[in-house]
Amino acid sequence: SNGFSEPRLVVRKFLARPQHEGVGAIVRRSIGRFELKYFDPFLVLDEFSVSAPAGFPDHPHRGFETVTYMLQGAVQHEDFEGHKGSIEAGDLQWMTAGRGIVHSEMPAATGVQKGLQLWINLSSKNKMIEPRYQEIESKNIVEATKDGIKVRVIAGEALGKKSPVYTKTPTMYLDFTLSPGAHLQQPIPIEWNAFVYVLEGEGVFGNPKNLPTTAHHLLLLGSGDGLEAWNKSLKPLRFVLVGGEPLGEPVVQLGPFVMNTQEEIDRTIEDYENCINGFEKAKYWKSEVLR
Ligand SMILES: Nc1ccc(F)c(C(=O)c2c[nH]c3ncc(Cl)cc23)c1F
Ligand SMILES: [Fe+3]
Repeated sequence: SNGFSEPRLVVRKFLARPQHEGVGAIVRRSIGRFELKYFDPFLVLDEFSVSAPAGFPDHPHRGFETVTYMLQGAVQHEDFEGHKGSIEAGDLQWMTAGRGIVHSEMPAATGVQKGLQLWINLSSKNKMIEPRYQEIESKNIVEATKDGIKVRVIAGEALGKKSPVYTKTPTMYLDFTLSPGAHLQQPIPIEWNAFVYVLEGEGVFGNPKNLPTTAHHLLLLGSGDGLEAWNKSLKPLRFVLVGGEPLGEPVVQLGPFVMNTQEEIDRTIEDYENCINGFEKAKYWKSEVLR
């Protein structure tokens, strides 16, 4: 057999087109657009591209996690607790917003800042947990190489290497670069939902007879116990493979607030407007960029 009892096939393919987001920023949204509103447990996948003075000034989050992975340039983040820093190319910020974060995410360098931001939903029992950050610099991201395959293990495990990131909602997040001619077989837990997002080059996914897929495309994978991918081109192929355990709970979302019922959303708006229940520090806080 070719290694998997049931290789996952590509069941849907989307081209993520640019749209405006934040203040003057451009994002290619694949998950989160109307054709793919929610892919349990994933709410949003944005491939963002932003140059100063555009950016994502002061805004809140509640009920989920944001995973920012920089591809080029740097983003300066700062929250209402005074937690601040810059996320440089190759760095990862895994932010568990939980009960509430208010922060800004702005370009920290000249030129175009590029990256991916993935929003992962939290289960009802975790939606109101204390916020926390897991931040890993590029040089500390777990990497492995084998047979023309390089993987940066953001979360989960690949080629025998594990990421230290603790994922409240069980998640794998793998950044693969395949040299021309390389062939990947990556196990994926059979109960998980999984997708591929192509960043550079062109790759064949699932069925070896499939046409190649190019950058800015999201491929939804069907059921099975692993992904096969081939680089049949003459250039490197780079893509992320993301998978997560579905939560199977109702989702009621109002922008950056993601809860399970409308009533909880109404209470969240009250909390945010009255600066209570996790939004206390929003009362007197403004980011540097808005001061
Ligand atoms: N609610 C809401 C409304 C508008 C926003 F722009 C945002 C937001 O901050 C982002 C949307 N995608 C992004 N990709 C990258 C980065 Cl660094 C930030 C964002 C947000 F959260
Ligand atoms: Fe944000």
